[in-house]
Amino acid sequence: MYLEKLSLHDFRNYADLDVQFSRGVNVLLGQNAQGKTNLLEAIYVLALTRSHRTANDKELIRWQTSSATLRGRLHTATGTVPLELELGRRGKKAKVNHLEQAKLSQYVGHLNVIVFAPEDLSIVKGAPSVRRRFMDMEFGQMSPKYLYNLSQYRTILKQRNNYLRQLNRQQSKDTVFLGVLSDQLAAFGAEIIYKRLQLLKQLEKWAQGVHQVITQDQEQLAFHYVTQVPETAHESVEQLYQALQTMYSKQQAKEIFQGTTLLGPHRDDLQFSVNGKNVQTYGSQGQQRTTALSVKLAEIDLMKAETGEYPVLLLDDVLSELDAARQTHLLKAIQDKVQTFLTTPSLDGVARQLIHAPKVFEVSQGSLHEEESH
Ligand SMILES: Nc1ncnc2c1ncn2[C@@H]1O[C@H](COP(=O)(O)OP(=O)(O)OP(=O)(O)O)[C@@H](O)[C@H]1O
Repeated sequence: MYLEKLSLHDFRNYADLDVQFSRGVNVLLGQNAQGKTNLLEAIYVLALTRSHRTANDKELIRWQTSSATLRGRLHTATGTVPLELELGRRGKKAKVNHLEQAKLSQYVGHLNVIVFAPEDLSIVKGAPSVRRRFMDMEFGQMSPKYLYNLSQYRTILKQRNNYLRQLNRQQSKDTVFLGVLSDQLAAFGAEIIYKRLQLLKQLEKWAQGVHQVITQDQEQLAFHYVTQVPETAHESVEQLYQALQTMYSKQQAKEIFQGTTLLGPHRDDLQFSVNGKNVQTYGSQGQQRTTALSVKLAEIDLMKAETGEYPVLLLDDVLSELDAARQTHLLKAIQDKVQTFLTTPSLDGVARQLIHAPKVFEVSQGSLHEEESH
């Protein structure tokens, strides 16, 4: 798939923008703070209805204005799809083919994007919450059912935590209701864990291949999903459900004491190892970078396998972070198959010959100028 056109109105520092992109590589050149990342963010928001940089949608609306509009024309194997997203102070409206979608989960999944920014090293180095967010954002794009289960899970988790606090303060003694909430949480939690395990297995397979090539067969990458649910129960949703249910009833007293839900997919993690050693703890900076790059490149293939189409790739200032070999690998992997947007202060030091006929834009104070002579 590729994004043919993008129009922005009052999004970040873009008052009005109308731009036509190449289906290959689009380079966004410019000084600091001109709007390069804002443009990548706009594409991400158009895809997922939320930003990868902030949880606060209000920050996305141009200062002194009250709403932002993003429109895109998407090309897929089956045709052209107009997408529209309006961000207001009180909420958002999403349209596909000019029809408003009742649920955002029906909207997400049309435009699939993968973003790779220097902060993505935190997938390897950062806190478990970063990796959970990574799984949820990526898998949510591939599976509307995953997104639905996740939003149900979050709603029930909030209710259950509130109720655990009430029990803790002895404002209630009714553990029957807690049982009902535990049962619902276990049902959605089991679906989420099962899908994560399935998709991680596939992602691992792709990532191992990429990693082997980058490291010239020196390093073997492996994933490990970390959960309190015993591995014997990982075979089916039903087994996971039973296991979670049993664990919630066993931990009931402890959870009431702490006033919060102590197990489930919101507490799980993902570990990466290279040659049997945890990369987060023992990996060099270079190994951590290679792992992050392998995972990102693997996502491109996984998304193709799951959805039938290559996603759009957003590379935020990553080329300068990669050494020549990794840069070459990345550019070769995307060549002629993935529409790519890359931001960079300058193309000096970038292996230009690996970027075929790029469309180069100069970004300056919230406007774009296409450069001819590249
Ligand atoms: N809601 C907003 N309304 C108006 N302007 C905004 C808004 N949010 C951010 N900006 C402006 O956008 C600019 C930052 O743009 P962006 O983050 O895209 O930088 P960049 O071009 O990627 O630069 P760098 O290379 O430094 O990351 C800043 O000038 C900031 O003041």
